[in-house]
Amino acid sequence: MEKLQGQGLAEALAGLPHWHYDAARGAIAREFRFRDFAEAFAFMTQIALAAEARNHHPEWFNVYNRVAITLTTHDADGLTGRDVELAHYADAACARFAG
Ligand SMILES: C[C@H](O)[C@H](O)[C@H]1CNC2=NC(N)=NC(=O)C2=N1
Repeated sequence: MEKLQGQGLAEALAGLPHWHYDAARGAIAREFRFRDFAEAFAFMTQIALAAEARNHHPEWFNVYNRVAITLTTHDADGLTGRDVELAHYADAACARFAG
């Protein structure tokens, strides 16, 4: 899959306002906060299943109710549509907990 660059990259990032772009890595990152650990882990379980189904996996960190996710495509050494799609999936999954 091709790396996102130029206008395509700008449009992808515009659709992900909660995510921060790391130009050095060609990665996007977002921190999610939940009511408690159980909700955070339930969210992680959903993301894990989505990642496995896509064969596209996050770099992530969890402490209690916080989950920090970084997405980049290692095979492309940068950001691709796979990262963008999984980021949108994570945003939607988080919104389901917001209630
Ligand atoms: C061998 C396996 O298909 C590859 O390593 C897949 C797995 N998951 C992946 N996840 C991410 N984020 N980037 C990849 O390039 C990638 N490649």
